[in-house]
Amino acid sequence: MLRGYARWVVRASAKGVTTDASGTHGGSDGRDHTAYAEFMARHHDLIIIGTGSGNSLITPELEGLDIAIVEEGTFGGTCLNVGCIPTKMLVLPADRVVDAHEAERLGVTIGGDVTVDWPAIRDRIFTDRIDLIAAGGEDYRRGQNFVTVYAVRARFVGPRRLALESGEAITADRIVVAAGSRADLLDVDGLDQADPARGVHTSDTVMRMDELPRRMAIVGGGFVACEFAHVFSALGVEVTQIQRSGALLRSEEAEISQRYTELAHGRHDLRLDTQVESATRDSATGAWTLALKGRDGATDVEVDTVLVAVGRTPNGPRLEVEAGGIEVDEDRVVIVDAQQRTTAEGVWALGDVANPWQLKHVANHEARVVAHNLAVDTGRHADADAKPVEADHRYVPHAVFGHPQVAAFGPTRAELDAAGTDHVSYTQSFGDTAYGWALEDTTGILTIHADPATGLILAAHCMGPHASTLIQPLIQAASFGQKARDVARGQYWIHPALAEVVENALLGLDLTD
Ligand SMILES: Cc1cc2nc3c(=O)[nH]c(=O)nc-3n(C[C@H](O)[C@H](O)[C@H](O)COP(=O)(O)OP(=O)(O)OC[C@H]3O[C@@H](n4cnc5c(N)ncnc54)[C@H](O)[C@@H]3O)c2cc1C
Ligand SMILES: NC(=O)c1ccc[n+]([C@@H]2O[C@H](COP(=O)([O-])OP(=O)(O)OC[C@H]3O[C@@H](n4cnc5c(N)ncnc54)[C@H](O)[C@@H]3O)[C@@H](O)[C@H]2O)c1
Repeated sequence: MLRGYARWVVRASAKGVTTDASGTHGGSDGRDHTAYAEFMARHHDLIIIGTGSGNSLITPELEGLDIAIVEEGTFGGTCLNVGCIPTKMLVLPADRVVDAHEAERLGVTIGGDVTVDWPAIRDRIFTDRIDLIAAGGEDYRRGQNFVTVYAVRARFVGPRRLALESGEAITADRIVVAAGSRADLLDVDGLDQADPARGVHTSDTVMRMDELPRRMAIVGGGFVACEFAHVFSALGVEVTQIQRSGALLRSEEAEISQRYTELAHGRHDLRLDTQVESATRDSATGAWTLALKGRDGATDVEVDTVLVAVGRTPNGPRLEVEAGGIEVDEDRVVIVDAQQRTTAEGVWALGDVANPWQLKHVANHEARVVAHNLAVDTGRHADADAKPVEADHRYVPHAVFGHPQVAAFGPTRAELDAAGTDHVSYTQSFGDTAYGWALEDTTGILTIHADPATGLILAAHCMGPHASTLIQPLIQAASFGQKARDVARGQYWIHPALAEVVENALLGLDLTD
């Protein structure tokens, strides 16, 4: 009854008060209708907050529900617009530059200097591909008569009740929070907010720079910082990477973190155990002087551009989820159960806002779980007996597309030791396999940890060419409970392919079973 009334009020008010997705607000009579609109909420069957992984929730089974999608930024979210996809499209040309420089080692001389056309690279990524996909995705949703797109920021003001920045209010029977995370900045004057016009970037803006700077400081030593340090140093920028702790990619297997750090030292200026104390901009030249404090005492570095890449914060608190009865943990991650249900009735959450991994394949998996569970909950699942499903976070892998690539899943040796987990380990060098000879590889390694009694694979940690692909059969083996020996000897391994690194590592494990 209330629902019908709310819908009627909105239809009636639509003539005078904005109720669509345009982001404008206020009535045609010039009065502020915010309070009125907040009281007279438009009701939907389902509201999805965030169009990254949230957009994929609208499966055919949910079509026909009255669905609202709320998005304050660019349609398609982080991965498409400013994350996985454009970064990897940038890594490829960077890899090509490194390959060209390393070709000489293989007896190939590529004539002349290797040159880089930054606008061409950037426009191939964004103008020719990403921006078209984002716009097409939004048009598609706007064209579906059962979907309402609100292109504004939302915040919770009560259980399953949102206030929109436009002044409107919306409510729903069910809500999915898929609001992602955002880049952290530094607690240093000048670097406490992104300011691309003055050369201060996060990953959100750095890929769209007008031109490549001559000198760039990259603050951080995690995934984002390492991938961009590879990209920009390969493309010819003088990179200074400033890392607070003593190694890059510190959460990786210790040997990989250490090797990666040594290799990075050889490629660009790397300052470890170092913090930015202050940042000063010369208004005449636009150059930044960063005062650093670290291992080498106090030093200054002068750069044209600063990229801050020191982690990402989930967007739950900014969405004021607690007003909707949705609890967050001490890391500000929305608390969900195995079915991705939050602590509020009728509210699910997924992706960066609700898990500690902040990875797209995890968000995608959770979106599939939520889509299924919504279909069951709304009675729309094709199988009337279908039950809710749970997310599987047992073997979450990741890859860092730096140079070389790093890929891993499962605990490190130190974590296994700390937990007292019985394990055997074997490390296979790429260089000791036939394809490793072809690659003239001297740094690639794959370490596998396995349970000696059961022969099951516990973890794998890899650094080297194609690490992100190479590790996949091990993720598969762990996920399906296949034993190391069976995987090694129960199938052919193409000779002399790089996958023999995996075969040899499996055979090297000292297993009782
Ligand atoms: C530079 C970079 C590279 C990456 N590379 C990889 C990679 O190679 N592989 C990988 O697996 N992962 C990668 N990631 C991580 C990956 O992009 C994220 O894990 C993934 O995109 C998260 O998806 P999501 O759906 O949870 O959130 P998002 O895609 O961020 O979607 C959330 C959406 O919600 C919107 N929103 C937030 N708050 C509100 C609000 N209050 N009102 C309305 N709308 C709101 C946001 O505008 C956003 O569009 C990378 C991330 C970055 C930054
Ligand atoms: N290939 C991928 O899958 C990929 C790529 C990019 C990002 N991501 C996701 O995005 C998330 C965020 O990435 P990120 O690299 O920003 O965060 P991160 O948490 O991986 O790394 C943050 C880094 O910044 C350093 N740091 C923190 N404060 C600092 C300071 N004041 N000065 C100097 N260094 C400081 C930390 O020591 C750490 O090395 C990742 O956790 C990842 O899940 C994934």
